Amino acid sequence: MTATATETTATEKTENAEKTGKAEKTAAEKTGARTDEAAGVITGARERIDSLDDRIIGLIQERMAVSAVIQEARISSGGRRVNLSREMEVLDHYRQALGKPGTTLAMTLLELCRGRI
Ligand SMILES: O=C(O)C(=O)C[C@]1(C(=O)O)C=C[C@@H](O)C=C1
Repeated sequence: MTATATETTATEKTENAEKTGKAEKTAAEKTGARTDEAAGVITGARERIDSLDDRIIGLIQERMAVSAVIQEARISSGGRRVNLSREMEVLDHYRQALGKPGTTLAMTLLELCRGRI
């Protein structure tokens, strides 16, 4: 891996650490990779994961808002917050797509959307 203008090289990190007394980790130290090439791949892929996680969190927040609309409509009409038969459908949907851990994920999503029961 070649150092670009924006990157701090391992030598510069050592110099910075000497000046400030604070050690700055190299890419290899941050990623656990044993080569600069692998460290580059990991750093790039981690940026993609961070961006995907931001989108997933945004979608979860959107799901919470839509779920709140449903719950409010049901409660205002005299019904209950929770609808267990619908929850079974949601759990099954996630289990079919992701297997057993999908059920756990769906249970967490439902708790985020309607609180603990
Ligand atoms: O679909 C509904 O009836 C909802 O209230 C939404 C939702 C959900 O977030 O998926 C939330 C609470 C219910 O217990 C079931 C499902």
